[in-house]
Amino acid sequence: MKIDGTSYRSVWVDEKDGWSIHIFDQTRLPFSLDILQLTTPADVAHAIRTMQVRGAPLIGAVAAYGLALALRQNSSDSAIEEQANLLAATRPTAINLRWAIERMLSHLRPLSPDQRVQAAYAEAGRICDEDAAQNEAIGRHGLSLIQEIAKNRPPGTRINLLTHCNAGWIATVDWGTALAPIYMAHDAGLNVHVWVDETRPRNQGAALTAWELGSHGVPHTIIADNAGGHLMQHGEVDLVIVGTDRVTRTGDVANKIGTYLKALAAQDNGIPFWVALPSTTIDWTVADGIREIPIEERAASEITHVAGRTENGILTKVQITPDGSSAANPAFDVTPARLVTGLITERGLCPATESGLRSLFPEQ
Ligand SMILES: CSC[C@@H](O)[C@@H](O)C(=O)COP(=O)(O)O
Repeated sequence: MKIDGTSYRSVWVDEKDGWSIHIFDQTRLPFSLDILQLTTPADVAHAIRTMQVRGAPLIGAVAAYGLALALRQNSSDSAIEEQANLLAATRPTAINLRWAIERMLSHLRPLSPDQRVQAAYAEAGRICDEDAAQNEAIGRHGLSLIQEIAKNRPPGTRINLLTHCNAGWIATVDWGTALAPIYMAHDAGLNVHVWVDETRPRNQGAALTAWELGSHGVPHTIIADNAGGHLMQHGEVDLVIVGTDRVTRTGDVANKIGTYLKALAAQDNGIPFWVALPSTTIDWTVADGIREIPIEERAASEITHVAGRTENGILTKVQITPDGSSAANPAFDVTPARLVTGLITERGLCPATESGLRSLFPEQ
């Protein structure tokens, strides 16, 4: 996607040295567009753990390069397994991380140590290219849902979408998942407007989704997380589209905390609730999302403090809770498949059911 007319992906290899990795520091957005250079697997693990990079597909892609960086230091059998375990432990909920590491390992294990570095960069590059292509395809399939709404309205009528967290291009290698159909609808001239959940505690909606949409010229309004149900009751939401960190083979959806409440409100108001995902986000080994998907518990300080910019332009954190109050911070929740209208994948739309997913991915 473009920033000020220049095309970027969310991760890339340094053009000059040919091996170090660049990412945007998402903890500094929307106030500052800082590019970080990662040169060691420890840099990559730190970037994932501290959410300098985040979003299920991007975490996987960056971890793949993390393994390539690790192999430059030591390409032995034992080192590769050790570094893979360290990277896999950085965040527990998004399945793309484990998927990307497994894919890298199965590609690299059969090779001799001296072949591994080059092969690792090539495979990580393929993971990135495939992610970008899959998300573009998700955009095309999801666009049909928005076009369907537009078809039944007088031309030019505003179509109101609601999204939670950030599932845009900055959460993937390119395009995004939930935002890809929205970008395509906007580019196709449809009058789309997006209600952006601020997404406490890390405010990925207010900081990242709003920044992305604004950069692309998509009309949007940031709302408090608790406002969505009210807007739905008053006919102000036509369609909800969210991303996901892991989908079970039965269609349960793990996503940023608060997604479940949006799905409940959408069902109560008869509003379609769609989930956009590349197939790398499907966990075919899991059937019951509520019981089986590990939910990341993050630091209490993400609840007790908020980050922002002062009037003097300084990025800082301020405390918003009483001294001594404890805080709990489950970072994700699981929306049961029965609340999900359907899934938008790179191979098309399907119901959030095992048979729906298998109809699109029969090889599984
Ligand atoms: C395309 S990313 C989909 C999800 O990963 C996204 O909505 C989300 O929940 C991200 O969580 P985060 O904790 O910011 O990594």
